[in-house]
Amino acid sequence: MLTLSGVGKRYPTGDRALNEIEVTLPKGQVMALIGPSGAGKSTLIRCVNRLVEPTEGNIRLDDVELTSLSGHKLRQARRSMGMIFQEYALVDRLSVMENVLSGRLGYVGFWRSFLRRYPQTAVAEAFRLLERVGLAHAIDKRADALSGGQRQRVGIARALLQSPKLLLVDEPTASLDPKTSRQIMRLIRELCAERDLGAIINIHDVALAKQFADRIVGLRAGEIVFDGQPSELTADILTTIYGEEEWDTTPEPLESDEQNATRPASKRTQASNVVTHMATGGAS
Ligand SMILES: Nc1ncnc2c1ncn2[C@@H]1O[C@H](COP(=O)(O)OP(=O)(O)OP(=O)(O)O)[C@@H](O)[C@H]1O
Repeated sequence: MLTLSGVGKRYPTGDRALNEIEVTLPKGQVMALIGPSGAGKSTLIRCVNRLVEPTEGNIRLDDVELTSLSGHKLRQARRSMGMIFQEYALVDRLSVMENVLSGRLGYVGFWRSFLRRYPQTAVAEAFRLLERVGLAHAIDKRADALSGGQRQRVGIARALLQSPKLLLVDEPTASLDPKTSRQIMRLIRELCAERDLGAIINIHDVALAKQFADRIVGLRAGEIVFDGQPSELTADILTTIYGEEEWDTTPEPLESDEQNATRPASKRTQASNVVTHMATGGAS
């Protein structure tokens, strides 16, 4: 379980990115973090693994207070948090298997990792994970020969090879097409359920967040302005998070009205009140 109490961050430039953040993430819960650009989503995720130093508050992962750690203890704690990135952060010239094994870098000694001699158990586990994410056929391929969706699957397998207690996921679908985005979100969700892993997913696509998260936290100007179930995320709440926008809009007809009118009534395009514009990242 992860608990953030009174967490704040002021950058040296004077920008206040987070203010009085209170969040508890139980084991196995998938939490989507939404909010406009600059709301503090990346800062919050990075405060948890201390890539960014929080300036106030406490962050506990199980019984470890993360904010006071340094050196070896900090490295050890970071291993218990798997990070999945928007741009995958793979080494292009290395194979899929080698990229996944790099998830063990914090575990094996320097010379062993330099010579890429990983223990057989790690190789076997990497193979199992690659099978699970649907890439068993591609273990020898170079990372730069993969599609975006495949690269993200490698990123997911690499994060899991660390045997993390928690996943920190930063815009995992930002560079992917809509179908691949759903597949990746579904995979993350399934893996969290299988391993009882909590996840914080920073995501701009509200429709994806609603579909695949157990809980949604909305940030605005560094403060939590919504924390609830996906079903509670109404147009009014989206306005609170992102600012004024017509969230419930009627989509344009697919064809011109004239064409539509000449079709049999049963085949005419029907206007319906579906929530669109939900994938926008900001109020503008
Ligand atoms: N390294 C930094 N130095 C100074 N200010 C920063 C730094 N990183 C972020 N900020 C500021 O902190 C605030 C929050 O930024 P952050 O990147 O966390 O927002 P975000 O919600 O992740 O935005 P986006 O969705 O665009 O990635 C912004 O005002 C930003 O300008």
